Amino acid sequence: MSKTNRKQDALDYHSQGRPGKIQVVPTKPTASQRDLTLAYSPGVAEPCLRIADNTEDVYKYTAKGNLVAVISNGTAVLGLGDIGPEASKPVMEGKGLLFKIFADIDVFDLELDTKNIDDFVKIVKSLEPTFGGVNLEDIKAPECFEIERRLKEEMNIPVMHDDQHGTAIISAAALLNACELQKKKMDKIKIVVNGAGAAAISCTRLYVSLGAKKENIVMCDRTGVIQDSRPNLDAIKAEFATSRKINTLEEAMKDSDVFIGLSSADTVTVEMLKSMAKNPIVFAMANPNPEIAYELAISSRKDLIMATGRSDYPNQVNNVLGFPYIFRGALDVRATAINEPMKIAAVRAIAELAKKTVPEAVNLAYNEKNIKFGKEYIIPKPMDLRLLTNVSAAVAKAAIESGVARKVIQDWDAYAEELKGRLGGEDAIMRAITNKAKSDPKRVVFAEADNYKILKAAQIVKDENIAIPILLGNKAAIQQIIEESALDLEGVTIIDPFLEPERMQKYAESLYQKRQRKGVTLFEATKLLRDRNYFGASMVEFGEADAMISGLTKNYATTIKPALQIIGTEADVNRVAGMYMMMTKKGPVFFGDTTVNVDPTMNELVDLTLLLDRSVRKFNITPRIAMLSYSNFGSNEGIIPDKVKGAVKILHEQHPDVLVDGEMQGNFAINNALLKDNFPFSRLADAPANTLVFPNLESGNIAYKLLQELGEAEAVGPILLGLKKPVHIVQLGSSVREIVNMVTIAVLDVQVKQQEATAKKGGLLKRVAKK
Ligand SMILES: NC(=O)C1=CN([C@@H]2O[C@H](COP(=O)(O)OP(=O)(O)OC[C@H]3O[C@@H](n4cnc5c(N)ncnc54)[C@H](OP(=O)(O)O)[C@@H]3O)[C@@H](O)[C@H]2O)C=CC1
Ligand SMILES: CC(=O)C(=O)O
Ligand SMILES: [Mg+2]
Repeated sequence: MSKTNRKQDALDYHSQGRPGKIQVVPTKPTASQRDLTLAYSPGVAEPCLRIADNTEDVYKYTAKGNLVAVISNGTAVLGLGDIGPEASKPVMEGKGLLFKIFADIDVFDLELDTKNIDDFVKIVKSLEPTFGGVNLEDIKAPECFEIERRLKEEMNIPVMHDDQHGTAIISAAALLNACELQKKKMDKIKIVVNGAGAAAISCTRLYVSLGAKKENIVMCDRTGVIQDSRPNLDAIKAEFATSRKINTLEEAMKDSDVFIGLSSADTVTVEMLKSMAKNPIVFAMANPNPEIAYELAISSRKDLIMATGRSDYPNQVNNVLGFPYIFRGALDVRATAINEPMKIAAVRAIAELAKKTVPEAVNLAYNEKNIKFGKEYIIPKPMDLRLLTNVSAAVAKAAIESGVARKVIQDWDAYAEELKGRLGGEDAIMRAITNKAKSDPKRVVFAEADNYKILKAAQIVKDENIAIPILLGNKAAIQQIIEESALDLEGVTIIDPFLEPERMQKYAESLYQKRQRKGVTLFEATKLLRDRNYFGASMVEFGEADAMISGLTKNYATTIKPALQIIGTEADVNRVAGMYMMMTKKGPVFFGDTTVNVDPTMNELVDLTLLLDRSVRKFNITPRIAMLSYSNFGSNEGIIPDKVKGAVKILHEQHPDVLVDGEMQGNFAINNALLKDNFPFSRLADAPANTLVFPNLESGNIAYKLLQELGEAEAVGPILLGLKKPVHIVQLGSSVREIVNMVTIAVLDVQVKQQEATAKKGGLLKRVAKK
């Protein structure tokens, strides 16, 4: 995709729907008159009076304890410089979004129109009653140092300038690990720091407190090497001024062990990297573009460890790994500050986490089979959910031990559980699946390519490298939509079945072979092939595409039929079913069957459950299956509860490895406290179900559609289960996002099927070899 298009996508992302990236959401019921009298006048007077009596009660009755102010004046926005407070707002909203998704912290972003230090300090100080903490962001040096120092002195809540300390903490953790891998000692390494601003100064200070020697450090700014002989040197830069007689970054780089870039893009050359000592460490952290491009750096020499601030390369050294978790820990013990012991605790926790075995979910999220501590994995990945539990707990502990906590945590196991509970994971699984898809994109044929939404989705999956789209339809019609909508699908294969007589003939003969005893003549098969759903499914069957997406413009039954006739069901299943992945606030919940089997018998219900069990596992999730009805374990009799009860019995007897129970009502499946209180014997009593099997299509279909329409969950699906090869059918009128999600699922489906086939082949070969 062209750069212009990518830029447009970023603009659309921010402007479409409700402008911006965040909103305020009430946390209490507001449905009735009673609710409103409690929420506002007169009820609200009661907490007001309590707080008036005891100020600390503000933490009990308001959101203060979980509310952080992200404050900037827009004077050093990323590496874009002084672009003003309004222009900094997207970044500050972005920080708010990251605080929320990674640590469940609520944020108000405040962009202040002042460069005056006194005014800035006065405004922020006056906000103390509102917030539990203050995250200063993108304020330029040297003003940021005084602003932060004064606010820390004068405020009784944690204040942290993220560009200074967040960056220092993460890069220090990365540096400790990189030194270990490159067999270098902190007290011996020669460090060149490019940049002498907020981030660079604080990072360097922290490296010194971790053992680096000031005499081994050379710092550069726009003028070049900061020498102690430089006239009018300010006190902060003077801290790292060198007595060495060198002037340029190029000279400084020669024989150095470590390069730290916190300046601006493209300030370092390949020659400079080549001149560094053996096994060098290069952290080019300027955003959005590093001091030297990743590819250029790694092509310069084999022995280097390279990191950037970007998410699209290995070793992302970015303060996103720190600020959410540091504030989480500080807020949870109501710390009055973020002090040195808390920062060091965060450094150690982050560094240690990188050495622990990486959970499968992280491998999945980053397209990798086996992420391991090493040159391309020196610090944890931002999507590693363990950051929250490990780093926040370490910071909270250090706050308690260093005496700045106003609340003590006694039960650390309970705290770890509380932290885990904060990870809603609504989007986490889709992010993980997308990354997995990207690791090995597959050819997906779009049967309805003469449609704008399909083409836009094709462009997105191509641009994101999720899939290699193949477009089916009239070339002129498709090209006209591409041009009119300024889409970029250059290089994408377009196939017009009517211009492919040989292929059409080949597919028709194959269809005829399969259907000749079901009343289909060769003439009829040829006629059927004019339907692009038949043509696309045949491409998949013949291995000319890996998966097919269709259904946007036709009803489900019409679209599924060609797939069933041409591709057929998996041998051991003989049944297809539709599953939805519902992205709820409590994590993903799988619903089945929602689209295919109208009124399954007891045995069919057993088959469907086994199919669901197998399919949920493909997402690296262990299914906990509740079989639903309007009855709980025999509390009501009737055709439906009896059928479900019978299916559960068969499953318990014949498939003890499947974690399933029922029959039960929907609320008992999801609310496991309720289940445990009333039916402690249930196999699901220790945790909520994540997979719901409905007794018939009606109930499954109604349930997911209501949930979706009421805005309680995003529905991803219907994921078609049981076909030999992946064909996925989007719902009539799906959105572009829904189509993209389905393509992503289709690619994952292909990958899993291919892995299963390889494993099966391996097993067979082994058996043959044994014989
Ligand atoms: N990866 C991460 O997590 C983070 C990355 N950063 C990045 O670090 C950079 C600096 O941010 P921050 O410290 O907040 O900003 P500041 O404005 O406080 O500091 C910028 C510093 O960079 C120096 N500089 C700019 N251009 C050059 C150049 N061509 N050669 C040498 N020095 C240069 C400036 O020199 P002078 O003093 O002469 O003006 C100044 O010292 C930005 O790109 C930012 O995106 C920041 C925080 C976190
Ligand atoms: C990451 C960050 O905070 C910055 O680049 O400014
Ligand atoms: Mg910043």
